[in-house]
Amino acid sequence: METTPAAPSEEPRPSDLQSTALSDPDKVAIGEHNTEELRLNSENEQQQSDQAMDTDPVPPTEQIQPSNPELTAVINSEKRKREEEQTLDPENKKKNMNSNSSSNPLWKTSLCSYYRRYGANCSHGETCRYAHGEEELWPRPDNTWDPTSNKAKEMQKADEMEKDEEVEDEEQVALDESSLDKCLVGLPRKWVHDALKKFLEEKGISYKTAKKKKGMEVGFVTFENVEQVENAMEILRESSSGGKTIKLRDAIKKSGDGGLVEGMNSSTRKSVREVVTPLAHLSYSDQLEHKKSSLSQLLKKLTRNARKACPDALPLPDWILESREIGGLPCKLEGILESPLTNGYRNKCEFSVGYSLDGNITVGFMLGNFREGVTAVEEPTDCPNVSKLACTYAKIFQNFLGSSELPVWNRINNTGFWRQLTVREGRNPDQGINAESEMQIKEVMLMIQVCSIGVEEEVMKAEFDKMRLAFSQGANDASPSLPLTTIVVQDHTGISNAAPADCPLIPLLVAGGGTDGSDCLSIDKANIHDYISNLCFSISPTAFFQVNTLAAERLYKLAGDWAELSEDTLLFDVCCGTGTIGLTLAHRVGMVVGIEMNESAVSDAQRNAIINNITNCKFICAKAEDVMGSLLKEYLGAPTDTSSKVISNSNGHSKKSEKVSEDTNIKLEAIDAQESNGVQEKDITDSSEKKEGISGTDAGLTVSDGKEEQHRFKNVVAIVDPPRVGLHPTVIKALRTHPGIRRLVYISCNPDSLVANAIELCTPTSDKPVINKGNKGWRNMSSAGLARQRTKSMPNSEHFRPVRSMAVDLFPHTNHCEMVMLFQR
Ligand SMILES: C[S@@+](CC[C@H](N)C(=O)[O-])C[C@H]1O[C@@H](n2cnc3c(N)ncnc32)[C@H](O)[C@@H]1O
Repeated sequence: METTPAAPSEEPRPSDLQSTALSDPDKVAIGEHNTEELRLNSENEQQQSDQAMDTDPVPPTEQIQPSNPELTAVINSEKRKREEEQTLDPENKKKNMNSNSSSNPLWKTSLCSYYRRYGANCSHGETCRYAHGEEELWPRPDNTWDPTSNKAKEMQKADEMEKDEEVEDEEQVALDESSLDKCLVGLPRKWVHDALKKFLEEKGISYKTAKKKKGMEVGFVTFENVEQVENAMEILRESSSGGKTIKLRDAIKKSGDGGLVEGMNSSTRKSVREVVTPLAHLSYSDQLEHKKSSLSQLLKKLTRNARKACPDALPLPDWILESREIGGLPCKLEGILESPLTNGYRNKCEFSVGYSLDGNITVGFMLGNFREGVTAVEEPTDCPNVSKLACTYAKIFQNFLGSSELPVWNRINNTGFWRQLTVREGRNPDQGINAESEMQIKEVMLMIQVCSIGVEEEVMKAEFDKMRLAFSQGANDASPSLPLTTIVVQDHTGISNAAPADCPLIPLLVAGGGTDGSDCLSIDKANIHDYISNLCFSISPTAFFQVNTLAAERLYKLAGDWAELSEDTLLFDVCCGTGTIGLTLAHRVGMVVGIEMNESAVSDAQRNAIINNITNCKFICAKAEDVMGSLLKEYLGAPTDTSSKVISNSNGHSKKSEKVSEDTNIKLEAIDAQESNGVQEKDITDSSEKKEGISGTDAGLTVSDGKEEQHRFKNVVAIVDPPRVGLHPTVIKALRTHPGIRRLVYISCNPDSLVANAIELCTPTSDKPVINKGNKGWRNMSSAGLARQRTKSMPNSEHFRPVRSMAVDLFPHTNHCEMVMLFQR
């Protein structure tokens, strides 16, 4: 998949945290409801779309008969206020609204659910933060309107009409011999070149060349002359495919071999700042408020879906019944932790290489989604989340590309050489949070992605030499000069820039190593370092590391606090990356078992344990879905299953099985030797053993039978920190069906997958699980719908309940946020 403009692949994409209808989690429904009523309400709610408002209706004062005199007084006073308000002149009303809106950016930005249902004011009257009617409604911080409002519907209609008019307006499509490059918009995504050509031929459209990539809605057609263009326009005006109109638009031909850019007109085109940091126009406190509200809305999906998935024969669990008291939330959303740094906080940026709208070779962020035909790249200088240092390196590379003999990557043809620049930064631990973020950067890793197909090795080598010089020179010439620790080339021949973990890496510069291909230039030394909770982390080029280090420290601390750790605790760090969570919490537990599928990250985790003199951690290189079940059995006393293999850095905890490979023995001996010597950092992967030695369940690694540990630990906790897709269903099933796991802390970068996983963890199951015959319609199901389906086949087991949740803002200025949720049973 092509990376979207917002840089790194780990980071959530804007579409995942849409600013949906917002609602107030603190609003408490008045009145008692029995279980049956709740179910009926929920059914009605579920008929609304996931994005629709579903705050509990607050009955009007006229309808409730409070016996409590205090409540009567409050209601009467509210009624009086409302009556007074009705007599206020419009100017006063506006002022009143303005003063409220200045304290809450979401003031009156959604229609009141009661008002929508009953067309009358709710009991909160003027103090209700929701709008009673269209005339009270305000636009949201992101300039959109409540999607259920007439305003939003009118705007959508107007937008659609405008778009149609634009395309129909023949002036939008230039008719002259100098602009015969056009694009077709609205094509089926599955089409490739041949399907597009066939379509054109069947329609009788003559052309010179036609190109189309799978996954895009846009194809690119070059015509021989203006007559051909006019003919195509005439035919397409009438044509449609699958009910969708296919339209001809101008494509801007860029200089050289550069890509084509869909003909976005200037009114719909967004700036790079708007694309990458869409909340940057808001104050930071307004950003936090906006995120918190969006998240609370998304979390309600968990309650709704779990309620729906609960088998009819079973009572609803307490947590669902109690959710009414907290506005439909599955548990309290306790707030949002701020990022210590709001500007230049990213320690990793992936810059695309391409052509700007002005036709210049540019290193920066794409202006839109490649699938929609946008390939234009603009410089990152205006994006507040990117450090000046990263911008400077992007500029140095851009200048170098201007004089390179090799072409930049063309996303349409999948040809070219230079593809992407990744800048990773390691901080200086001696600088406090208050130091300028630039001052904190002590180490820099540059990773340049290229595609070597068809390029002679000599030519390539010469270009790499020139590039290394350009970076070194640029770093020295900057004022103050910039750190430069490592330069690595990643040779990736696939179509999208997302390279697989085993993609070849060529070191061009490593700290303390040569730059001439000599022995000391080893990829195993190409790591940089960062610090979390006073621990040093060595990070290899492709390993995951949270992009906002200081905010990540807050995230891990919160997860550790909620996990209630003690020396009796065995902590499973699921999806552990370079070991950050387990290692920062190791001093608070008896033992950590980390599970991670990326080999270099596991090597880093082991190395990080050694660097920091931590001896109670084990790291397993495997997919969590392959080993979770058997690990739980090993450590929690169930019959031993020796299918999972554990790499141990702990003298006391691991036992070697007959399956231990020679390579792994060497590694373990190296680690043991280092530990007994009171090790400082020492490279453990540069001897005869290679990383291939650690590759999952069949790699022949040390097996721990877990028997010793099962007696030592009274408390077994899992902290899971999965990638965007969430945990694999097999992992969810293993965690849920093993009664030994009483507490689970879920860290999520994607609230949708958190909700889906939580539905499976927290919904009661019947004693007759349905055997899943394969979900035929799964492709069209939402992730929550799929989770509901899976819950039906979950073996009968005690469900978890969501206990508390909190957001941590790792991504200021963007719509994204990390989320921590505690589950217990
Ligand atoms: C969001 S990162 C978290 C890493 C680490 N906890 C941290 O904070 O630095 C997710 C990690 O899960 C790993 N991962 C992805 N799928 C996995 C799977 N099926 N099994 C184990 N690890 C997986 C990725 O390689 C990545 O390191």
